[in-house]
Amino acid sequence: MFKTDEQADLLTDLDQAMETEYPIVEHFYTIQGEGAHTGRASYFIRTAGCDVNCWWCDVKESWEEEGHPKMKVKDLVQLAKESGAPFVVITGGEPLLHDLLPLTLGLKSEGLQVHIETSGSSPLSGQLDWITLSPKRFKKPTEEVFAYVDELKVVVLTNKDLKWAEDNAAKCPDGTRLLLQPEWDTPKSIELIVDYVKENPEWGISLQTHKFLKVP
Ligand SMILES: C[S@@+](CC[C@H](N)C(=O)[O-])C[C@H]1O[C@@H](n2cnc3c(N)ncnc32)[C@H](O)[C@@H]1O
Ligand SMILES: Nc1nc2[nH]cc(C(=O)O)c2c(=O)[nH]1
Ligand code: SF4
Ligand SMILES: [Mg+2]
Repeated sequence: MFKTDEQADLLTDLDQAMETEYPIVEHFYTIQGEGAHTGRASYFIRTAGCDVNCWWCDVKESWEEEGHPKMKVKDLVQLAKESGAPFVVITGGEPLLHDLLPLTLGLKSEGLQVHIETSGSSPLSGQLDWITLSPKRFKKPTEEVFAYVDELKVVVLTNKDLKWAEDNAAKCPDGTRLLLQPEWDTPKSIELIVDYVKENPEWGISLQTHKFLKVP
């Protein structure tokens, strides 16, 4: 759990948080397809804007903030609440390009658990119940994020990414879930990961199951 109590004190007025706006690519009720919470119903909020530019990114349409409508926290909270989802996943784009305190305060005020998918390359913000860090060499994570990581999920294309995964794992707290995820369009990475996990059983495999299930 990442708590920013000092920040929370500054934003005591929940009404103010509810009026805050974020550029949103899409929001949808679906099944968490990846990582430790795979298979669980969850509401996704995808913020616009990313400055990491992974060449293999599967949501390049999220990179530019411009052209995406702004939505108020109160409307996002209501949609998530009405969906019946037990938790919300904030993703992007790179969600940490935005101050997530107002959005997470709003969601938590309605009893929703809040998860984040992040590259960790911008400062951590918000009240978060589960942090999935997917570090990228293109723009490295900040050193401060590692202390709060619940799950490390590294996208693998080649052997170089396995070394990158180990380097990042060394900075995470004991007990962090360690997962390797094949890059979707690089089938040979699967063989690499399977062999690696058999040799290094502290690691597990994360697949993008929503792409098999054909859900968003
Ligand atoms: C689209 S990113 C958005 C959140 C954040 N920018 C990040 O990279 O963690 C969501 C997740 O999808 C992963 N991802 C993106 N493109 C992928 C691909 N082509 N194959 C496998 N995983 C991918 C990312 O590493 C990340 O874990
Ligand atoms: N179903 C589903 N699960 C996901 N897990 C992480 C996703 C993401 O794009 O952050 C994602 C996504 O886009 N859809
Ligand atoms: S950091 Fe995330 S959203 Fe940004 S380019 Fe990489 S995978 Fe895509
Ligand atoms: Mg995705």
